Amino acid sequence: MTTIVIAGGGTGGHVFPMIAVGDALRALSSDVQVVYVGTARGLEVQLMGRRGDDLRLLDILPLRGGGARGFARGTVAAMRVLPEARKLIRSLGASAVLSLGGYAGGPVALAARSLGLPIAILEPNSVLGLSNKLLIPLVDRSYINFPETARGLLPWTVRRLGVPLRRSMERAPYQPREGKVSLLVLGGSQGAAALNAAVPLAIACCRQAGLSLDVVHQTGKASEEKVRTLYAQHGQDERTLVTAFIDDVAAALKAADIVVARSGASTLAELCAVGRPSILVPYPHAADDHQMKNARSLERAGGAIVLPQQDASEERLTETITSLVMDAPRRVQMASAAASFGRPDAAARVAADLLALAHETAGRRASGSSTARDESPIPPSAGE
Ligand SMILES: CC(=O)N[C@H]1[C@@H](OP(=O)(O)OP(=O)(O)OC[C@H]2O[C@@H](n3ccc(=O)[nH]c3=O)[C@H](O)[C@@H]2O)O[C@H](CO)[C@@H](O)[C@@H]1O
Repeated sequence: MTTIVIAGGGTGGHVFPMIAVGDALRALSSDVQVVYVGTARGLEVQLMGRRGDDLRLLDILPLRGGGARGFARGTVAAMRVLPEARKLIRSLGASAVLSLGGYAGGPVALAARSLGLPIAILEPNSVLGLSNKLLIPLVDRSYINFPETARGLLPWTVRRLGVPLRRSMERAPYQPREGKVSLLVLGGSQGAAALNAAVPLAIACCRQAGLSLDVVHQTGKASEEKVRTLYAQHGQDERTLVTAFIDDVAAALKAADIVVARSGASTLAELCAVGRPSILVPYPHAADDHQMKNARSLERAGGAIVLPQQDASEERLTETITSLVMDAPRRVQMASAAASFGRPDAAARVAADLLALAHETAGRRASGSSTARDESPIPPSAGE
């Protein structure tokens, strides 16, 4: 039995790729055991809990802020939890660790590395998160999505395989329907306050101007009632479905003609895997403005229109939605431009490479050959 540990979590943008790689590993071989490691604060508790996955929780302080101080704080926080993480990796008999960053990813990968195990990072965004950044000099593999992410990574570790997605995220050729346009609003796993405030008003304007629109609006847990009230106040609750969270996003994307969304890495990869035109309003406070970088790359390919949040007023949204509703050929073009970037097989490819890495290292260890991996730069902590 080969045990692979996948560590990280936090938001949906981290948890869904973890689930996707885990499922792909199990699909590759019945001889693989997948164990997730996260924290009680993350969405992993709900999402993996519901699936009955093997999820272990570590108590880790959040890392906040960037720069040298963030880096130093991150290192201290990771060091504190190392003994517990090493104990866990040992007791599981793990063969390799994949870190998605987040609170748990760094410490668990560091612990594995200190035990001589192969470690990998996966970064779906164009810019590396703090936790994965700390691991750069130690990793055997760096799985990335955007080419620019390779800068700063050790070139021989880089595999650009895309963002691992749930199996349901597959290409669905786009065909406009006569007289019917469905709009999907996706705020990311936590919803998007700016979209929640402006889109209902823009929809009201579009409909008052005579456009026939069906709307599904995903709001995030905190704002569902507020958004429902906003649609109702503008007489827009008919043909409008407001929901905090959509379980089957693949089906929602396939049913949509236009998607208005934030530009988290997974959302973007899903738009491309299914192939739908989008209006993207990047979250302006994402680390290193990575949502803007994510969004611009899809815009350059002709698959999306980007509205920076300061420009995403009710008027601009009305204008942009109207122009796409009126132009079915453009929607078709945008859908196929997005689809040309789709990599629905990313999860399977990451899983295959990760498993090969685990087997290769196990083989070397069994034959007694010494490698750099055996020489731990991190001394075992006292008290283990
Ligand atoms: C505010 C913030 O820090 N956002 C980050 C977070 O966003 P967030 O968690 O929103 O990330 P993404 O947009 O990448 O992914 C959201 C995931 O949740 C799923 N989903 C969403 C809504 C829903 O109702 N149902 C559902 O299943 C989506 O299909 C997708 O798989 O992680 C991303 C990936 O590292 C980053 O790019 C974002 O910048």
